[in-house]
Amino acid sequence: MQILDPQEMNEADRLAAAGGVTTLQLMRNAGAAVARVAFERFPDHSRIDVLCGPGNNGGDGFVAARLLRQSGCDVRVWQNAPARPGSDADQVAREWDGDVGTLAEFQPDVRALVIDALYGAGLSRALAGDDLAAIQRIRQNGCRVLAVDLPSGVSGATGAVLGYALKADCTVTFFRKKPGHLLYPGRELCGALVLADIGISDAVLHLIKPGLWENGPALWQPHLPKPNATAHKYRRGHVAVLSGGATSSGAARLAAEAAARAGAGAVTVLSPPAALLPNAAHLTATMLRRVEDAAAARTFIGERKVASVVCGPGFGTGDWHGSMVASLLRVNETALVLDADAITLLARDPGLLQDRPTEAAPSIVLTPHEGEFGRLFPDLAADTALSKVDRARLAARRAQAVVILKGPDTVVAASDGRAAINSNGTVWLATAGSGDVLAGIVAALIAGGMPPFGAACAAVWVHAEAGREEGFGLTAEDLPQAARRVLARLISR
Ligand SMILES: NC(=O)C1=CN([C@@H]2O[C@H](COP(=O)(O)OP(=O)(O)OC[C@H]3O[C@@H](n4cnc5c(N)ncnc54)[C@H](O)[C@@H]3O)[C@@H](O)[C@H]2O)[C@@H](O)CC1
Ligand SMILES: [K+]
Repeated sequence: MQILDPQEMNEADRLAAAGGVTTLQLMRNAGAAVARVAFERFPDHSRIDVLCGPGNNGGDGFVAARLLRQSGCDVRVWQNAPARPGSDADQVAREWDGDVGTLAEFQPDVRALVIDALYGAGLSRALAGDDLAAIQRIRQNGCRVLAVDLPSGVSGATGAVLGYALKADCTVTFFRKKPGHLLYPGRELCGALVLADIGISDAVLHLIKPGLWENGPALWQPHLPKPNATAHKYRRGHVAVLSGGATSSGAARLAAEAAARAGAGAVTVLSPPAALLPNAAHLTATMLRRVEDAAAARTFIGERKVASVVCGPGFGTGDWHGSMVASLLRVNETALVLDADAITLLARDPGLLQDRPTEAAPSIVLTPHEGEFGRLFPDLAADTALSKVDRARLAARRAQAVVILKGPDTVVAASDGRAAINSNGTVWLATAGSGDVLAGIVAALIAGGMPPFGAACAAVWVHAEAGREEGFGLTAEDLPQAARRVLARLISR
């Protein structure tokens, strides 16, 4: 499903209004959705404190307050500043027939539900004064919170906290999710997220053309490689994985195993001479090839029609490794998945990426975690105004690559601006070797014919789903088989 940033959401509201649903009606629908969720999710709370801000978020709060009171709840409203005269929020505030206390007077009661309608998409600076004090009191008191659109203090555009924010048990948002609902820390502060229909037609999306999605099978499932009856192993895609030295060859084998389980027809580990023995001792279905230098690797890739190469896991960062990466960047018939040490090598010599031949350059997928990203793109990492989506997008454009910026809220971005936020991640994936497996899955899906952005999105989702299925105590060795099961289900659908 597409994700809208606050500006695009404003545009959706505007287009809906132009199409005949007034902004006042949208506000009434939004408030009704909040009241419904309060009933359904917090049935034991008959006392409700609604905190209303000066903008449309506060307007939603007034609508909800009135409906909840009509339904018999004991509702009190607290406001920090009046709505602009003549605005929609002003109109619905006038329809509220109860008292309105000031936010400074508000004392949270742990038995009451707090509906947070202070600030939503319009939050523009850090909370201060009475707002800040009220939110601190709520957090200390521990009462349950239902947030309207966003917990106040969370940026809808970035998920960042502007100074201080409420932590909600549940957040109701409207029409489409915003980046701040899926990017940390916003994601955690939202609690359970409910997406409500407020009468905006999906047709507005054809005009807005958002380039951001929540990652999921709908985005790429039809493009998963499905072998036909006559496929032979090389047509199903040949993946090569570069091995590190004698004592660090396991990471490459994990990536190779993952590539094979993710459907590659053939997988070859390209091994420096020193690591041939440990590789040979551990590999069975996966092929093994000795490569003394970059020229040997390139010859193999060309002759054996290697469709994608994984380089980086356990690879090494010496001169030999640097010349291998530099050379691979000049092979134009194979895609490259560059992870771990390969990213360190690129960071040491940024010219390698920048001086790439643009014509017929290989497709590149970079898979940095935040630390590696900071080494490769220090200026982007240091710019605190950028969201994780912004950073991944800018990096992808600069490197002319697909970037998988890993973490609990992994973002995948393409150089043309498309991006996806992953939301099925699990803490169990934070384990040694997990990234090697991801790199192998990406390479297999590209080798099977998927375009790199779709392959990266699919691999990230499948990898996370595999982690969820294995759960507590998983090791990276468990992930390739689990990923195979996830992919098998998706392919047979
Ligand atoms: N635009 C529409 O048609 C709809 C908007 N909706 C609601 O409207 C919200 C957005 O409304 P607004 O754009 O009015 O924005 P908000 O209601 O989030 O806040 C805007 C107001 O807060 C002030 N402000 C921002 N940050 C502040 C801070 N830290 N301290 C003090 N004041 C601050 C601004 O100057 C402005 O007056 C959404 O989150 C959603 O809840 C819904 O009613 C659905 C329809
Ligand atoms: K809010």
